[in-house]
Amino acid sequence: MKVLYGASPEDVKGYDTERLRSAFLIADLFAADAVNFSYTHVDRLILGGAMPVEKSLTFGSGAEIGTPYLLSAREMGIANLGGKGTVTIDGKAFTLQKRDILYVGRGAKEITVASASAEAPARFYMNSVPAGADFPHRLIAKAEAKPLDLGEARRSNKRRLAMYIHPEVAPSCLLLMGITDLAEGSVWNTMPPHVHERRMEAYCYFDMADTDRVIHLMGKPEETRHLLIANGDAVLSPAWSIHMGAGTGPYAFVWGMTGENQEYNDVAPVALAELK
Ligand SMILES: O=C(O)C(=O)C[C@H](O)C(=O)CO
Ligand SMILES: [Zn+2]
Repeated sequence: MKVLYGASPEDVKGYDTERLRSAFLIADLFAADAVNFSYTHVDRLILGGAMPVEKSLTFGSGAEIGTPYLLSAREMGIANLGGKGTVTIDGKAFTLQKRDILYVGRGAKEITVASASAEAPARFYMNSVPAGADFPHRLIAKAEAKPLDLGEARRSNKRRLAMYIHPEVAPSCLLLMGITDLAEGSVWNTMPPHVHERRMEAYCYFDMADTDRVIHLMGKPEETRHLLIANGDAVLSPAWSIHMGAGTGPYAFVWGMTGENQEYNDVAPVALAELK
């Protein structure tokens, strides 16, 4: 498991591109027939990617994190960003179409992922956070997510946010997870930008052409930095950091959050004029 220790806003002022990317960007999540996890010390979020192609992939050991199982004291959200696939938790199989999210409750021991077709493999993106309560495993189909229409086409930021792991849709201990889609022709996500001191966040950008990039902005409002993001890359947003981005072509992203609360609206918007 790769480990990211996070960084303070004061340190980030002096980071060059490479250092910034190694602290906040997680690339190469999806490799054929491999499971990749990154353990971050940003609210102890674990990010993962699994792309079964020719064979199924099994994980769940807690050896690397000091617990009997990976999810002995954690919950997890698994979003399918690729072709149809199955996730089997301790013998119970769930079928995930593209853009379905599976909530996996604390206590799961063995997780096996598989693709329905090697030609269109599933791409399972995972967020796991410490949990202090048990909630049942639950599949949330795309159609069950709660939509929220935001932005305006004339400001190039029209988008639909879909809440999946959320108290009003599928309860969890502290994980929140959803997917945001940009309307055709709109490029800007998360407008106006915001910070949320009580939660950290991670984005995974997907459904992008290989030649496109999202220019993702982060940092303290008065000290922003940018990261060039490719399809399938994830980026960490600590509580002190704004997060927003603009794509050079169509894109979508999975957002996941954890922290003190699950109040989606507990955010402090930042006026664009305050950004530097
Ligand atoms: O486009 C958006 O706006 C978002 O998707 C916002 C994220 O969900 C977010 O930052 C939640 O705090
Ligand atoms: Zn946010």
